[in-house]
Amino acid sequence: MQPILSVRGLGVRFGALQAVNDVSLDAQRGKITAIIGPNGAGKSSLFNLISGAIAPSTGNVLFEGEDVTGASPDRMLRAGLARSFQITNLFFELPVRENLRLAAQFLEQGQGWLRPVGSSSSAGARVDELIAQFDLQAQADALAGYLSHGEQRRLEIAVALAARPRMLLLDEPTQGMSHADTQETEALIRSLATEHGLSILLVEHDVELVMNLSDHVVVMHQGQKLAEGTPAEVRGNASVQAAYFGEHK
Ligand SMILES: Nc1ncnc2c1ncn2[C@@H]1O[C@H](COP(=O)(O)OP(=O)(O)OP(=O)(O)O)[C@@H](O)[C@H]1O
Repeated sequence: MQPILSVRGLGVRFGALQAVNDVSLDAQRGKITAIIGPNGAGKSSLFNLISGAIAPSTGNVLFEGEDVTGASPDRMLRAGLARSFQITNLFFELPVRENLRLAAQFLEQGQGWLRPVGSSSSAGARVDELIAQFDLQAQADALAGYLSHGEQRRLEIAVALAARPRMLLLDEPTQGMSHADTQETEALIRSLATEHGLSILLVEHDVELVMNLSDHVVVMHQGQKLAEGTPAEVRGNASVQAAYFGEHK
């Protein structure tokens, strides 16, 4: 099957440091692909290259065959690729509902943000759908800034999905979460792929979470792709154990 996302020969250099070196990987449609690796392996840099936050020195990123290397968040979203950073897409001084409405109106408006809030009924329907799907009914009229950390992370994912992307890039979706919130987020991410057919690429520190959740795991080490495969294949790989599990367990 044709991958939904293909990364080819991606690399970036920060001064003398080759933070990401000639990395290629594919993410399959409707599957969960995870990038893991020890501290400093280049995971965040690779994620930033894929999501367009930093421009690569080499290589390219193809989404459904379209070259989106270094594209702006707007262009990526219009192509069907959304990204969720760590609570950076929220307006803390606006209610949950308005955060979702602004995001849902994105595709309907020429330039995104200029139409008055509340002027689109299809965006309103999408907002109601997201509030139910993400279990935010009780918080719908609260200011986003007053939500708990776990609720903010959930809202952040809902905001990323408001424009109905086909793929979601997630940067450490459970960072800073309690055990209970982590488990809820794990179930949520799984259901987005299995029930809603969303393709997901995530960077995550929590190895157990990745092993439980992912269909395909890419292991980074010293800026390069060290191994990839199913969670079981990666777990059984001797060089992965030496480079990664050896350092952490
Ligand atoms: N903007 C930057 N300028 C200079 N060096 C950078 C920059 N971003 C990252 N680096 C360096 O690149 C290397 C890879 O960092 P990166 O954050 O991508 O790794 P990581 O695997 O995400 O690490 P961690 O798990 O600790 O977050 C590190 O040595 C880091 O110090």
